[in-house]
Amino acid sequence: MRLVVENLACERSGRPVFQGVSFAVDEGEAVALVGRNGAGKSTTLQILAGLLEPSGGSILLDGGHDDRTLPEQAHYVGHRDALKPALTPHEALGFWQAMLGEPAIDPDEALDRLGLGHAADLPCAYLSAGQRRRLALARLLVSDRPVWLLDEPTSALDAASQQLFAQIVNRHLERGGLVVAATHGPLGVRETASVRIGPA
Ligand SMILES: Nc1ncnc2c1ncn2[C@@H]1O[C@H](COP(=O)(O)OP(=O)(O)OP(=O)(O)O)[C@@H](O)[C@H]1O
Repeated sequence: MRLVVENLACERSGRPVFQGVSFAVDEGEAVALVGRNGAGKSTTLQILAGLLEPSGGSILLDGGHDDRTLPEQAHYVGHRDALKPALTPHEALGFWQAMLGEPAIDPDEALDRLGLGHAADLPCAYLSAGQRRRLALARLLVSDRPVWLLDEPTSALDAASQQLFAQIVNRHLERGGLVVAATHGPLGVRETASVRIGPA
């Protein structure tokens, strides 16, 4: 599988955000989108996730399911955690698993892996910022999708959680997945190439 982005351009509210963004990611590889605040890293991920239309360029996922779009084969974890405050982590992961399809591991097992087993039945409103982030990342484990689009995935994570995150991503890469992540710091993940969005 290979994701190829060529000459991507984007406008928001009629103003150009970036142009000429090109990169390719093979299975087993991660790409870190880097660049200044406002350069368009989140925007690039949102385009890949099918949430925004580019104003130019092309995106091709080669070797995936022919009958599914890229967004249908991708997990998108934005920098907002997309959790309903009244749902418990267990309920939230059950919802995501049913909605995303291709069930992988059980919600309870995913919560245990992310160190959230003790909080499985608390309302999400009670979770700390790092716990919310870990829950958002647990979504990656409950549904099997080859392309992971991650926006500042390690924000709010403590050192141990960052290591756990790196292990989860490395395992995904070993299994032939691919990752595109917007980041301001090192991801701690193997095989990471950097792609700069906007000026240095
Ligand atoms: N809904 C919107 N309407 C218009 N412009 C927007 C909208 N959302 C973002 N922008 C603009 O698009 C540009 C790119 O934003 P984006 O969030 O992609 O940057 P980023 O590189 O992820 O930044 P950061 O490092 O601060 O997270 C910014 O100039 C931002 O103001």
